[in-house]
Amino acid sequence: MRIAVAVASKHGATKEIGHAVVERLRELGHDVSEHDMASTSAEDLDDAQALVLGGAVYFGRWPNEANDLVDGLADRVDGRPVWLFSSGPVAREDEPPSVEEPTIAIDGTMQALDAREHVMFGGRLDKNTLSFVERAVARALRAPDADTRDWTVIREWADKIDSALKAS
Ligand SMILES: Cc1cc2nc3c(=O)[nH]c(=O)nc-3n(C[C@H](O)[C@H](O)[C@H](O)COP(=O)(O)O)c2cc1C
Repeated sequence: MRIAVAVASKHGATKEIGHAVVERLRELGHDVSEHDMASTSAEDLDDAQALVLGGAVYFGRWPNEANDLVDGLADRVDGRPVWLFSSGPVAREDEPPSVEEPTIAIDGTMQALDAREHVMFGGRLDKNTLSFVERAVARALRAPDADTRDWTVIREWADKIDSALKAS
């Protein structure tokens, strides 16, 4: 099946999750295209029979380019199955949450695209890669540098998408 995976990532962690999903779906026999939302329009995804959209969470939201793409897609989804994922929390299990609001306002996106599911994966925080303002926020929140992405869980999620598509 032709699947498009489109990602909004500021510092690469979400992009790497998207790539892992792409690779797993390809292993399972799908024809998968990989997109950066910053340079992707809804029309670019017209060929896909299923969509996987992922965003990094900053202050409880996906980056702006993700919202632009979602707006464009709302009229074009046309019954195609959509799955959503986010990359966010970096708190370690032995520590309190590193960000005050480790949740995301995703309900509007779920409804606009009639998405089947939204999953929250872990994230990566490396203060050396952040902008001045982002670094100041991360320091103020005492967020530790960490990478809590679980590649097994991510690949299993791709397996679940494959199963759902093969069952439909
Ligand atoms: C300034 C700042 C704000 C953040 N806000 C949130 C948030 O509200 N919720 C959350 O779960 N993670 C938050 N994070 C963690 C990021 O979502 C996480 O590091 C993510 O993996 C980054 O993805 P990217 O490398 O693709 O940009 C924040 C990180 C920074 C630096």
